[in-house]
Amino acid sequence: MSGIRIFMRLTPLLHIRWGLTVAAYICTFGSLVLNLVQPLLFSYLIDNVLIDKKTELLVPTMTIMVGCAIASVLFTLVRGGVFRYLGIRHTLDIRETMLRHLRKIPMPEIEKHGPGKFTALLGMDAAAMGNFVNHVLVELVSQFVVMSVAIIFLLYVDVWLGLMALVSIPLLLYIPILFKRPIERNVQICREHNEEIGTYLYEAIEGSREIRSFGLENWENERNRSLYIALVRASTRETLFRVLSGQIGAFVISMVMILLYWFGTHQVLDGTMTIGMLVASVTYLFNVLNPINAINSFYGELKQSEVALGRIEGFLETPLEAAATVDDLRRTLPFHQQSEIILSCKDVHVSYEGVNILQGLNLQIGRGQRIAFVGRSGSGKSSLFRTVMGFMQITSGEMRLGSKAMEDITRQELNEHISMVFQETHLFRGTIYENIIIGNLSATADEVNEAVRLANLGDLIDSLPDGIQTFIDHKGFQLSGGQRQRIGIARVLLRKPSVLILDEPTSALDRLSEEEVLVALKNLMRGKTTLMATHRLETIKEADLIYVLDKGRVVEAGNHASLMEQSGIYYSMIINSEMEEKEIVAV
Ligand SMILES: Nc1ncnc2c1ncn2[C@@H]1O[C@H](COP(=O)(O)OP(=O)(O)OP(=O)(O)O)[C@@H](O)[C@H]1O
Repeated sequence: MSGIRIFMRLTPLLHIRWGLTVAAYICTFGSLVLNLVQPLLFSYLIDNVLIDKKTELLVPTMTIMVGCAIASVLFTLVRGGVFRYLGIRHTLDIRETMLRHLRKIPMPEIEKHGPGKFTALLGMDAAAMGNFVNHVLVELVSQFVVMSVAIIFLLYVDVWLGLMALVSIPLLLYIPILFKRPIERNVQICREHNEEIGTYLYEAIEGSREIRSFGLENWENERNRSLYIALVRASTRETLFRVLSGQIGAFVISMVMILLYWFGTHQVLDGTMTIGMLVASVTYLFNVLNPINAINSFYGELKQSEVALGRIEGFLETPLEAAATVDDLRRTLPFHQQSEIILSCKDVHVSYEGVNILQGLNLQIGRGQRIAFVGRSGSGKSSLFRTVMGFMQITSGEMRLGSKAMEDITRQELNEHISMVFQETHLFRGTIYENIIIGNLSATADEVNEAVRLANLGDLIDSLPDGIQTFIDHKGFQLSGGQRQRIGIARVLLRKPSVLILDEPTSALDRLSEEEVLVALKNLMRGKTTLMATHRLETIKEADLIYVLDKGRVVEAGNHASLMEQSGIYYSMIINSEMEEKEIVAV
């Protein structure tokens, strides 16, 4: 029953390929029925050929038996292949649904949990669903069919033996219910630990540099061990309960079989049953009771599937980011590109899980302006940019982009008008060309070449044997930070946004790389409204307007000259930076 319940919950997430599924089930039942005919044929062989010595029946009976065996093998082959194919397709269906959802939930939700949770969800849990529909469920249905057909055969061979089997079925089915709770609890604990271990393993690989250079191998082993202790305990308990449940079932089956032999032997001795019939009865009783034990042994997998489905459903209920929930009425409001005010904030508050991040932010940015945001670390610069990108939700206040309020803007509109260059560019596995063209998948080869030139990437590409088709491995580890940033800039150049956000795009670079990236950035900024956070004094000084942030609020605003006259936070920051620069030059 719980198998059917899980299947019903799963159907909205799956594309059931009915034709293939029905064909695979027909093969499954065909092979099962052919296997079930075998005991009758054996019984026929013993009673007619061996005991009654009708030797002329030997060859035809054997031929039918061989034919049944061959057909059963063929059916099994087809069903195995089809269910394997469907299992992978169903896993992909669920993964696609989850990925689509992942792209719509607020970014802090993803960042908070880290990769462990999501790799477990998209990997293990999605695969568990494919396995459930095309293995666990198929086995449960098959065992149920074997049991039902075997009962019919058994009742046909001997009514009393059939009734004996019927009486023992509820007893056997009750056994796993006894272990339901502890199995469920331990499966849940195992899943949670696996998720934590997933995050830990990801960190362990990402942190390889630190672990090696600080000689942290023992520390790593200790962490590793402590994580596994709880998993080992829960996993062992779950296995023990499952095995115990299975063994109690096997014991009950043995007892029923002994009883059958007892009654059967007496009936053969009384002459009310033939030896062939006794052999067939024993096989059929086994075929009735064994599936129940098999069903019980699938109980653990069933619970695992239920827990995985619960986690998937929980994830799919995560609320969407505001830009993904704009209703149709607001979606159709025009986005006036000509509006003179590109971004305005009135008393904008942003908080996340009780932490106040932006606290009453007010600002106004005009078309074509270059705006610099400065402030101490943690003053809210990145959070403001992330809010403008729609990655963080506004708690109260009003933010407008062009003529539209933030809550009326769709993700598509945001992506069309605004692009961001991050502190570090993420490169995907693929060629440099592929990593650039994802900025605008409909760009032509000429446009890509132009972006390469403007992003100051020409020399790099000319120096590579495969040029722009050079394959980049994990995160572009073979490229320098500056080269990766310039690929990121080429991407944004292809996109041609009207508003550009630069969040410390050169902060992770040395002076020489920084100069090369700045050439690319200058080309990128041409003709665009630019919001930037940067530590470079020359860039800040050139800005049309500078906003000084502190604790999520604008505390000073103006151009360089006017802010220097105020002798406030900006003044002291500039004086400090200039002193630091002089010290570096002196060294
Ligand atoms: N998702 C979040 N949950 C909780 N606190 C957050 C979150 N994001 C940012 N913060 C907090 O908000 C404050 C502003 O962070 P933000 O990264 O915007 O500062 P910043 O000015 O960009 O700093 P830096 O120059 O160091 O990058 C910090 O105190 C930070 O810890």
